[in-house]
Amino acid sequence: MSETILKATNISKIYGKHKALDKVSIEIKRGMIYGLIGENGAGKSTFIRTIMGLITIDEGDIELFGETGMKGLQQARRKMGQSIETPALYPDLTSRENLQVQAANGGVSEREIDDLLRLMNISNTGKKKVKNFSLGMRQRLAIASTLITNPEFLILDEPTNGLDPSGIVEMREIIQRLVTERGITVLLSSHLLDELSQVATHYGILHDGNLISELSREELASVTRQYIELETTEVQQAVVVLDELGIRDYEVINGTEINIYDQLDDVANINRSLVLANVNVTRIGTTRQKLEDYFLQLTGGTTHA
Ligand SMILES: Nc1ncnc2c1ncn2[C@@H]1O[C@H](COP(=O)(O)OP(=O)(O)OP(=O)(O)O)[C@@H](O)[C@H]1O
Repeated sequence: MSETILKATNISKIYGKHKALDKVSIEIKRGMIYGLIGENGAGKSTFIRTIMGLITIDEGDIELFGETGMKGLQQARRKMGQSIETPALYPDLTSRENLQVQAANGGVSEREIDDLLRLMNISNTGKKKVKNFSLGMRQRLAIASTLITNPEFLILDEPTNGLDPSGIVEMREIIQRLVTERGITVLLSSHLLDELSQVATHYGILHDGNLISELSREELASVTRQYIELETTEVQQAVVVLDELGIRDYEVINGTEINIYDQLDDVANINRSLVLANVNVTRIGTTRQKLEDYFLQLTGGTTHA
């Protein structure tokens, strides 16, 4: 069992009469990329800020790197990096100069700075000043500057916010690299489940201050898995054909619909077999439940993520 980096137990935070967090428990183990998902106001930033020690909690316990209590947490937080606000970047300096300023007291070598610039895909920005950077470049530089202290645990609040689709993909790749190349454990947040899909290893869904669901990447893939949607007026005969084809993993949805989770590459063959058996196929094709639909289903579909 790998080491627990963060254990938050029954954390509550109350603003006036409003419970921004209501007994939220989250455990993050070394090597995880934990994605905290929730619509605006769900409590993501509040949770992150309590972990950072920026706001106090009204109830619950926080354990970081096995440490608890004010003093212990203060020490443990030295192993953490965070990029939760517009970072203090110097607009008139280049990316390298910015990192040099950050590194000034830390004994960080030029080689390490080179490595950080490469890791964040900003090694080719040369003499360009930060004020002329795109949002994505600025965000990547901000992450690079938090890595100067060599954190073991990194917290990123909405790292994909405001980025265009290619910027989102790039950010995902970089986060992945932090884990594979540096072994950093990551907690990040987003209001869009889709944006963190493929990168997070675990997901926690926050809604109105409650953690309403927690699932692994594999579990998420299975609830939103791809399947063949078959529409027919003869469900019973269709089932006989599916059995003959050796298909076991299917679900009869209603009198006209069957979802097939097996032999996804064989739609044409399934269709042919059905037609040959005189089954009237009105529609057949592969489909996938969209992540955002799944999210809305979980949160009651009243709000948009
Ligand atoms: N300092 C504060 N005083 C009063 N209420 C607050 C304060 N900070 C947050 N809240 C409230 O707590 C709830 C959770 O806010 P939080 O910022 O954690 O949500 P979020 O999920 O991070 O959303 P966003 O993506 O908009 O930042 C919201 O209803 C918000 O209005």
